[in-house]
Amino acid sequence: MTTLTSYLDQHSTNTELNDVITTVTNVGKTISQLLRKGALADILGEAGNQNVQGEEQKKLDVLANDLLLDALAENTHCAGVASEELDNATPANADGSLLVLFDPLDGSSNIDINMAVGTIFSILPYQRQGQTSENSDFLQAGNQQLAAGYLLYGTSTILALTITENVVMFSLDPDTGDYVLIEDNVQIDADTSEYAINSSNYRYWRAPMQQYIDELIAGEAGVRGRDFNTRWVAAMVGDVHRILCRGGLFTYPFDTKYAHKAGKLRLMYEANPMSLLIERAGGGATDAVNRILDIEPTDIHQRVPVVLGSKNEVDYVKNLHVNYSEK
Ligand SMILES: O=P(O)(O)OC[C@H]1O[C@](O)(COP(=O)(O)O)[C@@H](O)[C@@H]1O
Ligand SMILES: [Mg+2]
Ligand SMILES: [Mg+2]
Repeated sequence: MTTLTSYLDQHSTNTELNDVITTVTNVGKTISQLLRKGALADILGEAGNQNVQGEEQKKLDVLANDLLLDALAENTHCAGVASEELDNATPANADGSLLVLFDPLDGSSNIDINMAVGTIFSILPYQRQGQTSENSDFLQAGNQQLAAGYLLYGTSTILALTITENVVMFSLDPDTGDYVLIEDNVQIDADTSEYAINSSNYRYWRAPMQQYIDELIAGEAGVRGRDFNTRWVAAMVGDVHRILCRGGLFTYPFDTKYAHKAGKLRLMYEANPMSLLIERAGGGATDAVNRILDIEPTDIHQRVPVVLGSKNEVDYVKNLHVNYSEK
């Protein structure tokens, strides 16, 4: 049996990175326990405030954020944290060599209905050791990530992680509290007939995305010549996990629903860590034009269109966008 601790010892000589991953995944155990108790732990419902993005915060959004923040503040290797739920990055220990970014609770609309939610994290190098970290220190492209992963709190709690060229998965053993290795080299098939999108936004999409979904819905009778199936967890972490398990395409594309957003998902807390996992598992991840991991961020809370999953299908969507220009 390989536990997370023994895996990190065997595969990474960066003990500081290993220590920070251990801190994050230990918080995941606490969140997992709280979710098991649900209403009995008084974790459901609204917190009564909005985050920096103007979204209503759930109690668990706040709780998960605070748990991660407190734990990482104690970790001497963590120089600062940036979270979807906080206006600005929070400095931690100036001598630390690592920056941690997270979506503490992904899939907030699933919390109160007892459906899958998760925690997504990304770890970047800190370049100014000895000085207090600021927002600008976090503005690094996703290709700089030293590690990325997610915790999926589903029927069991799963950790997906990449610190080497491989993507690995662990299952949390509730009896021992250990993360136990269950997959040591996750690979995604290049082809798929399954896709995930919130189609209620159809009228806000660009023409190539509308065309793409029209083609999938036409199925056997259309240009694709085969039927496609839809799945939508309403938590990116759940949709990405399904894709790592059996392939598929996930997209939250560019839309004009809200003028100030290029899409719903956040580059630093969602798109970058998920793109690293997907690419290392052999898939593709794009904003429909550019590789997500090569986007140079200008704001820690920036949004980005996301198309990721089985390589050939992602390339198909990209090709549809090649000659598209905004009218
Ligand atoms: O409610 P919609 O528009 O279908 O959006 C669902 C998407 O929003 C998200 O829940 C956003 O994440 P948060 O819950 O962290 O805000 C994604 O996980 C998911 O893919
Ligand atoms: Mg999220
Ligand atoms: Mg969230």
